[in-house]
Amino acid sequence: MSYTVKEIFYTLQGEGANAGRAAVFCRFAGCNLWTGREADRHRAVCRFCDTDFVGVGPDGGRFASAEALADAVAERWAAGTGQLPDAAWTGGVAPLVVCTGGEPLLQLDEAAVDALHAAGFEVAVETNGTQPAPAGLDWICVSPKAGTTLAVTAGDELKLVYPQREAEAQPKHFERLSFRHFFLQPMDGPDLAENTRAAIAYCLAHPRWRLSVQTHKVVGLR
Ligand SMILES: C[S@@+](CC[C@H](N)C(=O)[O-])C[C@H]1O[C@@H](n2cnc3c(N)ncnc32)[C@H](O)[C@@H]1O
Ligand SMILES: Nc1nc2[nH]cc(C(=O)O)c2c(=O)[nH]1
Ligand code: SF4
Ligand SMILES: [Mg+2]
Repeated sequence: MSYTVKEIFYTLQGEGANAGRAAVFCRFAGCNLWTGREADRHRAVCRFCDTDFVGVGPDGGRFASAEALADAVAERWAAGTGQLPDAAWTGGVAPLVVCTGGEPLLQLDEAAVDALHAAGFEVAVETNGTQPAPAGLDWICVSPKAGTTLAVTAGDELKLVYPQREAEAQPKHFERLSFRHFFLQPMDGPDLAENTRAAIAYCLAHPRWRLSVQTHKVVGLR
């Protein structure tokens, strides 16, 4: 298996229950719910995406093996922290890689998860949940999209971009699934302020749901 990666960078996780935690982000190229071309956005299944995941950027690459991918991720951790991730890590806060995209589960397979573990990382994924997940993931964040069917119905956090007007994408549709945390993340775009007010109101009325602010955008992190 080879891997096409848009960008790999070191930053703080901006969203969800791990917000504020240092991590290498590995953004895989391509998605099954949008081509990534602006001309296609109006007819995509997922139309509110805030991310450029097309092709290979200056901080990305094509990797011929899981080991080559893990080496590139470890190199970014070392560049950011001054230390290689400890492959013999046994406690405390582990080096973290967040696999995102695009849709990471189109490419992230068990060989890649194993290689990232061997390099010393805890492996998290940000997924739209439409593709089955490989074994061994340490953290699964599913962000469901209207018009799709979930293949991943259990995990660590369910992070719903809010509001989505379609009936099948309402929060109550997901709250009985097997996740530890349930977040509403205000939809970024022209209506962010209004969407944030609506998400706050929903969380106040339904305390099972917590607010996920995209903190990296607030503080100017990548
Ligand atoms: C760019 S996606 C990549 C991972 C995966 N394809 C997914 O959708 O979960 C990363 C996260 O950003 C969220 N997101 C995308 N566009 C957004 C927007 N306009 N406002 C808020 N969150 C957004 C997604 O729902 C997901 O939780
Ligand atoms: N800092 C930061 N945190 C993030 N959490 C999820 C992101 C994503 O695009 O998947 C993201 C991102 O792009 N940057
Ligand atoms: S599923 Fe994720 S990567 Fe794909 S278009 Fe939607 S938000 Fe963007
Ligand atoms: Mg992002």
